[in-house]
Amino acid sequence: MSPVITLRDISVNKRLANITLDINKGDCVHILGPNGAGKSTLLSIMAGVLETEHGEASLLEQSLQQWPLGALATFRTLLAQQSEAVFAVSVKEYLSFFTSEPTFELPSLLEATLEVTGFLQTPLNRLSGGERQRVEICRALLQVWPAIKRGEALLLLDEPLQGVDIRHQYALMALFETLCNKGNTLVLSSHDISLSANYSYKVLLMKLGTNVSFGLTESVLSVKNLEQTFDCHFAVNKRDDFLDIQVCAPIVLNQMW
Ligand SMILES: Nc1ncnc2c1ncn2[C@@H]1O[C@H](COP(=O)(O)OP(=O)(O)OP(=O)(O)O)[C@@H](O)[C@H]1O
Repeated sequence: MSPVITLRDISVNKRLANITLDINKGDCVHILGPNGAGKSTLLSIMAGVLETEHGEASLLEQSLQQWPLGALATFRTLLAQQSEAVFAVSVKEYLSFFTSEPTFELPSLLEATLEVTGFLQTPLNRLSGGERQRVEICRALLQVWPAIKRGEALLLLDEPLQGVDIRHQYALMALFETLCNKGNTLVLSSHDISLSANYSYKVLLMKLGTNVSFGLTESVLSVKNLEQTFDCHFAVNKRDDFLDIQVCAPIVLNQMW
């Protein structure tokens, strides 16, 4: 089967350099890397909202530049990093914009994971940061829910765990795993290496706009690759099925006082 996303030698002015990789149907890929590594830029390229300067980015074997936005929106969704909520509309009204159903009904799988029913009547600009993020994830998934049910969606999520409490983080990881098992394709960025180590099939490590390593999670998250990417020391241990990643010797500040 041909890949869902094909990137060939992608470069964007000082932001991405010579990225080549394939994302396959049903993949659950986590992008990890320091601030400014190019994770959001790469997700924007994959979503077709940012043009490449050099190289070719394709979705289902068609150049991303040639996909009509209306067609993309039926199966590809992008969760961007959060911006300030300016709308005073209720959460229910806001979510209703993103569903094609005549009456608003939250799929039970989404409610079980994101628990947004309690604030459906609350104005969007009165939510806490984490509540707002849960609504935004709900919005992103609702937009392509019919495609998700068919196992044909492409979910591109930029730091979906940002601001989300620990219980909902684990619920989300389980949801993403379930969606990928149904054939949906997911690419997300994160700063939580430990969670990604245990909830992704594949990892892309990025640094300074380049691909440090891409492949199956366990082989990519080696001490060597992690140290090269993040410039700090790591210990990686495998216990049964659990990949335990510790950061050793963090930056010492006391000598600077
Ligand atoms: N709109 C923009 N125009 C020009 N340069 C940008 C723009 N947005 C980001 N950059 C630059 O591109 C580089 C990559 O940024 P990007 O947001 O992709 O990194 P990131 O890995 O997602 O970082 P973070 O972990 O901090 O979210 C950074 O050097 C950044 O300053």
